[in-house]
Amino acid sequence: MTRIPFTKGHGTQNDFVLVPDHDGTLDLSVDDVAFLCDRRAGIGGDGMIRVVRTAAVPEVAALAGEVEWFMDYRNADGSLAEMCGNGTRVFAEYLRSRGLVASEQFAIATRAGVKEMVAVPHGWAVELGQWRLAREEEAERRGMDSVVQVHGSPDPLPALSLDLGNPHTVVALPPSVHLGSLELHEAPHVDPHPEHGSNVEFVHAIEHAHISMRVHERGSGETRSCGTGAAAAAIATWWWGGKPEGQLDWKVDVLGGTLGVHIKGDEVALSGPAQLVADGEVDLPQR
Ligand SMILES: N[C@@H](CCC[C@H](N)C(=O)O)C(=O)O
Repeated sequence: MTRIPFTKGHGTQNDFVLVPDHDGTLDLSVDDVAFLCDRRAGIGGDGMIRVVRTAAVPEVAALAGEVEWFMDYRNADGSLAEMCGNGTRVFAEYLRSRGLVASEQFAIATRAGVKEMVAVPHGWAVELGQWRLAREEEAERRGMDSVVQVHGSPDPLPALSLDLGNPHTVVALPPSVHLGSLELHEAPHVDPHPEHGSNVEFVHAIEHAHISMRVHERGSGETRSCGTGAAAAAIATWWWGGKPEGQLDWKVDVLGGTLGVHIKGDEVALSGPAQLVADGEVDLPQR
């Protein structure tokens, strides 16, 4: 039996099990991660974050001179993800509160590159960096590049695919479709099927630079928030609106709260709260 320490945290109720493994000695299998994220049999979370030094992880060890800590993010089903916007803030809160970083501004390593974190009132802001349209030519021509079919809904909905380090497909819901009425227990079907899957965001405009969304996350199912998803949703809505210069600071309402998105041309930043709620130890099941 292996007993490991953990911390539970969330950002706008996108919740994570953080596992400290500073020197990279833990070998967590896909089943271990799925167990930790299991809300009935395990601790419960939308994802797991292993807190490990960059120097201890071959895939990012080259960054060790520049950045000390690597956010090793896994989805609830144990799959790897390149990035997690809400996770970066919870990770930063963990590093700061445990004295693992000395200041309130520092960089962290992720599979989608190095991200700059800075403490802001009531949370953290992260420079997510460059975003891009996944199929620019088609998007520019038609305004959309794919369709999304929601389980139980009659018609496929036009959508736009974006890359924020991880993949997103954003649907602007027609006003006649209530956000709350969508059946998101099953993964929405995206056509054409993205090679590595996609997170899917459904968006309603509320007012000037203010939207609400629901999200179905790749590898986790419907969650109460997704930071990179909120950024993708704001960017898509801004892009559909003709990229107005006066609309660079966006508010994105999610089921678990509100996130801030700042669009700076082809770069984007995200801000919001981060809370650590419990510490404990857990026994990994023997396999
Ligand atoms: N909730 C995250 C995104 C987590 C990864 C995602 N499910 C994926 O597979 O890309 C966020 O806050 O960005």
